[in-house]
Amino acid sequence: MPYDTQPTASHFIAGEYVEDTAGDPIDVVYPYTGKVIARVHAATPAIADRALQAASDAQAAWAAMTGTERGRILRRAADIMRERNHDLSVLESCDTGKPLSETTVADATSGADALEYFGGMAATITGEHIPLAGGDFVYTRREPLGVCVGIGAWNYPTQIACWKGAPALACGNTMVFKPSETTPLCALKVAEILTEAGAPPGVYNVVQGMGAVGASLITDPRVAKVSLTGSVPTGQKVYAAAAEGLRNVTMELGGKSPQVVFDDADLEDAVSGAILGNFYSTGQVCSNGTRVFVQRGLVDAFLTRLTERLADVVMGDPMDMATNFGPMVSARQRDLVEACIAKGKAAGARLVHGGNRPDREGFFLEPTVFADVTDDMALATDEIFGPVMSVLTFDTEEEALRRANATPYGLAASVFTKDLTRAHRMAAGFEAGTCYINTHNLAPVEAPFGGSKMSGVGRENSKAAIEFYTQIKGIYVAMNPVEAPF
Ligand SMILES: NC(=O)C1=CN([C@@H]2O[C@H](COP(=O)(O)OP(=O)(O)OC[C@H]3O[C@@H](n4cnc5c(N)ncnc54)[C@H](O)[C@@H]3O)[C@@H](O)[C@H]2O)C=CC1
Repeated sequence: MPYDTQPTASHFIAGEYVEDTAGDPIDVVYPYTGKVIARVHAATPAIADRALQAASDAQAAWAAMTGTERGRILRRAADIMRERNHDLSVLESCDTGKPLSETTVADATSGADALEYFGGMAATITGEHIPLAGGDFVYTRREPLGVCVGIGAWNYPTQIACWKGAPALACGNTMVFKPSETTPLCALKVAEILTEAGAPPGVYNVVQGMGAVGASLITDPRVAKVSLTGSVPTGQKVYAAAAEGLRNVTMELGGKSPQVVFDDADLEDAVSGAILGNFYSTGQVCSNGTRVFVQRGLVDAFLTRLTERLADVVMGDPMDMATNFGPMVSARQRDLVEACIAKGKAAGARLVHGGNRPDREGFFLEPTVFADVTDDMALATDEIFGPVMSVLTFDTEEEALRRANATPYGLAASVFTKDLTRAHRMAAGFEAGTCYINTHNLAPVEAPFGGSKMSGVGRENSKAAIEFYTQIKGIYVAMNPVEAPF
């Protein structure tokens, strides 16, 4: 490995790296080679306690700073992230296996966007004045929640650390962030940069560990909120654990999102959307549109053009800027996805492209397309979280919408059509938190992102995120003598 990926220490607490080798070792494996490139240790109870105490100790003073002051620090951190984009992108590629051509434009840059956006917003987070009869009034204060716990998935380690940290900190909260044990490296850099930008010690802390460490953080009495990005089963556990203390939650969970392509769609755009929504990050994206419903008249043309475009896949060394398709994050994840492909074949779906593990080093799996998929097949019901697209055929708009919504998930949905009114009808009808017209999978910080139904609670990004990192205090001000019954 030509890059120095071993962090200074496993955890970042109160403004500095902290080690405790008594914690279980976690090996970081580079998905391109299968080799161990770093080792960190899971947080012991003493480390978790130290991080929570640091966040707790720092919170009141951080909240007492003006929004302008907090925002300046976040915006400075955004600038540092952009200056170091190359190194941060290399680290993201080492952690996840995603190609550098992708991480250079989608990870530290997206994290910097969040820091800049919420940094800019920090000073605008205010209450309101509510006039009442007789000159009385109420004013509200929008106050931070306190110590927030962030728990991340492995597919976007830098982005998730920032999407949670930036709004939390902008609102005057402090954070203890636990990255996924599969990708523990990038969040440490986010903590380092925030500190360098002027965040006081304890404002943003990182501790490593498996699920058990995450679970231990949630129920700590010092914690006011937990924000998780992860799978639905983990979300159910975390939500239930948070309920014990009636803690606030944000849950960014999994999906099985539909893309609906009508006969009148621009074929090239529809194919591009399906590629973005199934093969970007080797298919390891929560909002992927893995059920591609194509209207009967366009199915053959769609599959032909898709197959042609898949000839342009460059699978290989993530550090080569020509590579546009990397390995999967881990051998385990590849095995899980391979099992889904085998199930699809056994169920009788028509394999149109890929389906195999290439004979090479690294956790690669070919981009895979199934056609003639029916709604009852596991291909169409289960979140696969890998490069597997299922194409389903439909006839009418009513049918497409009904079938698109026939899932317990509700993260994203897209429609491809040139018919303006149909596009908006479909968008209104989708049971999903994040919808697209004639594209799929874009997640700019200005737009709310999150799921309905089993895909989540709350929203990240945009002004909406502020709702989930603050609470409103109403203050009644009497301007008249107090009237009492006796
Ligand atoms: N909606 C969204 O924004 C996104 C959702 N995801 C979802 O994440 C999943 C893939 O990521 P994974 O890391 O495999 O998910 P996962 O659910 O296995 O783990 C997520 C995180 O939760 C922690 N965790 C596990 N059990 C826990 C417990 N009992 N208490 C507290 N923390 C616990 C893990 O250590 C990890 O940090 C997919 O289902 C995907 O759809 C991924 C990216 C974005």
